[in-house]
Amino acid sequence: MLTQQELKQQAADAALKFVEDVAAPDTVIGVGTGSTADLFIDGLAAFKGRIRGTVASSERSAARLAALGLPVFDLNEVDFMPIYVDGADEIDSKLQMIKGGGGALTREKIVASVAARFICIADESKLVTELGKFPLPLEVIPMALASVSRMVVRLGGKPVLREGFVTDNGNAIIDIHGLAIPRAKEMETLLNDVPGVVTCGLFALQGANVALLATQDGIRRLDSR
Ligand SMILES: O=C[C@H](O)[C@H](O)[C@H](O)COP(=O)(O)O
Repeated sequence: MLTQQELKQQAADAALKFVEDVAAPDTVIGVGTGSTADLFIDGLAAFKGRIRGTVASSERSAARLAALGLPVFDLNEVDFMPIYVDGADEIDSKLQMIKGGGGALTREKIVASVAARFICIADESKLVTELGKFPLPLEVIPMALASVSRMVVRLGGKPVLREGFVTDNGNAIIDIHGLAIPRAKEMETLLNDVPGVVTCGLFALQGANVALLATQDGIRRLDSR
């Protein structure tokens, strides 16, 4: 029986095969954030010298990449990335996701938007039939915490401030508990339109292109249709 850590490692290793396919002196790889992304970063070290470098979705990932000697570029210096590799807190069969458990959702969404393909790596426990059991993170500008919280209550969710947490962009995180999300794209648009919300952790309008889900029997690959 493989542990969750071993499953995450298996998913990270599977994503490295995608790096192998695109590795070239001018290739820049988009890199996500979280415990699964950390394992991917560690494996990416083997590509040092074979790729131009990386763009990171958080200060935490940037520091890990730099410590391994991998060049980390500012996104403004990069206009194309063949792949962005990141984990998820939940993913459904349409490859729509909830992300932001680590608070990096905004930068993740930005970096992913520049990449040609989003490769999601996770263990199979992240696969759900309907998104919403995992509390949905919102990155919120601090002056709007009360007004955004009232809006969340009107939508039927319970807003919980992530105490003491500050995002890489200097903002706060509100986690929405108990929100049913039958239509993720509509919910993403609605929440992103609330004044003071920088972005919500739904990645539905632009979901993953490929999911590499580690199971006890090997990698289960899902492709977007
Ligand atoms: O902000 C964090 C990210 O969205 C992560 O990708 C997500 O929380 C999954 O992290 P992990 O791989 O640690 O489960």
